[in-house]
Amino acid sequence: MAAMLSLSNVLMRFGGIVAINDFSMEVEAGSIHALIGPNGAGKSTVFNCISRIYQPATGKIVVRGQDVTALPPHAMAGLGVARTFQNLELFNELSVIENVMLGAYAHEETGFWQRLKPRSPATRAKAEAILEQTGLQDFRDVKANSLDFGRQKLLELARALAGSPKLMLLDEPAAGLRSREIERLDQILTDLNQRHGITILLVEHVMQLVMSISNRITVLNFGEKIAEGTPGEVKTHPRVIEAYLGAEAASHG
Ligand SMILES: Nc1ncnc2c1ncn2[C@@H]1O[C@H](COP(=O)(O)OP(=O)(O)OP(=O)(O)O)[C@@H](O)[C@H]1O
Repeated sequence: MAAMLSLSNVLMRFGGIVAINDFSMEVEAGSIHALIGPNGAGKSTVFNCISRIYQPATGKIVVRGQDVTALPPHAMAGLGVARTFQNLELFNELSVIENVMLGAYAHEETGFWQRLKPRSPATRAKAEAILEQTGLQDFRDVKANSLDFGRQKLLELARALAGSPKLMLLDEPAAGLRSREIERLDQILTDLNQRHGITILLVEHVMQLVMSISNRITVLNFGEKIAEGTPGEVKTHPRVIEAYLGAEAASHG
């Protein structure tokens, strides 16, 4: 299968800190791929390089066959790449469906006044379909800030879907969710992948979700790739076990 995304020999420094070092990975089109690793391993830095927020010192990033290494962040939506963030970035006072529709307008890069125009029936119909996909249809007219946290996370996902992405970069979609909410998220992501053909790259600490949905997992530690493979392969990899046990020992002082 073709690569949806590939990073080759990417190096990113912050002053004297090498955040990611000679990092390469490939995300196959149509797959769910997880990027995991202990705190500070470099996962967010990888996401920020892909989204073009950070400019790596060396290396190459290719999306759907196109070298994006020199492109600005706003060019990524046009290439079919959408991203969610660890911290929710919703319009709290607007309704759920307005938030999703604004996601579509953000993608189209329309001006401010354009965004205030009444929504076209096509935009509304698309937003309704996304609310169905994410299980938010019964909350369409509720203000974003009156949703519970789990549904606010789903709304963030729904907004990213409004740009009709081919590749979604999800930054800790399960953080702060309860077990039942994680199961629901698992079903939604599996459905987006299998029925709608969306390739997903996620950074996630919740192993219940990572092990259940990923076709492939890449493991980072101290900015370097230490393992890659199927969930079964990664779970039993000695360097992964060592990295996680080491991190746990450090956090217990
Ligand atoms: N903007 C920045 N300025 C300076 N150092 C940074 C910056 N962003 C990241 N770093 C450093 O780069 C390294 C990798 O950080 P990064 O946030 O990518 O890790 P992470 O794996 O996403 O961690 P977490 O799981 O805690 O979110 C860390 O040492 C971090 O302190």
